[in-house]
Amino acid sequence: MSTKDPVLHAIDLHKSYGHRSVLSGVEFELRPGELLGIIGENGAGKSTLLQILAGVLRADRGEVLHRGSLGYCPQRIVVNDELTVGQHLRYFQSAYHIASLARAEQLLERLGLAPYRTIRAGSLSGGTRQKLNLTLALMHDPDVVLMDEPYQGFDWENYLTFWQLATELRDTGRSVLVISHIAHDTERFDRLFHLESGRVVAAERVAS
Ligand SMILES: Nc1ncnc2c1ncn2[C@@H]1O[C@H](COP(=O)(O)OP(=O)(O)OP(=O)(O)O)[C@@H](O)[C@H]1O
Repeated sequence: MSTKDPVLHAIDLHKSYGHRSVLSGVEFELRPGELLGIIGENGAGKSTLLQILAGVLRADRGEVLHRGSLGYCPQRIVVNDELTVGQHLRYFQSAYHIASLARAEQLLERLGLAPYRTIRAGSLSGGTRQKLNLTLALMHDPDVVLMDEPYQGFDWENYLTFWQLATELRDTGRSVLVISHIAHDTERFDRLFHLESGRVVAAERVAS
């Protein structure tokens, strides 16, 4: 496999919930070292797609091929309200089998989460919980990062920090997929797709 081969390839993905068809033939590739955006309206199927790409939901048909380690930042924040920020880091350190928390500590500092280390997740504000969500997705320095509305709840400063982090990941060779219903600031992406009518289409084709 060449280093130019896609790190992730979605092939003809289909998914229905009962009679409601949500994905009907999604096809796209995530290339090495790119920052890719997929934009879609509420209910377009973005979270369904990302869950399938991350392997937490099974497609009815189709296949996802990927190489390298995955980081997944889900829209619904999966934290234990009883555990502190620091306890979450240690729990995920064990789950990821990583020796050091150095990257996690860096992320805490960058996102302004360090002062909350001893605070239980249940007491954090929405935006601060999202910082923890993001830290947990990135702390093992994955090759491929899949993020669902990753800046939800962020104030402007943290929104900009998010983009700095995403750009740095891309510039150091990671591949980053961001899905969002927010269609502004799209020039930050290397490539942009729309999810509409159950399919992923290049944004240029939508505009033309
Ligand atoms: N587990 C489920 N059971 C039944 N229907 C579901 C389920 N999950 C999602 N849906 C439906 O599938 C459609 C797509 O949902 P999804 O959450 O993937 O969309 P989305 O683009 O992420 O939306 P949003 O921008 O509002 O987060 C919606 O109509 C939703 O109600």
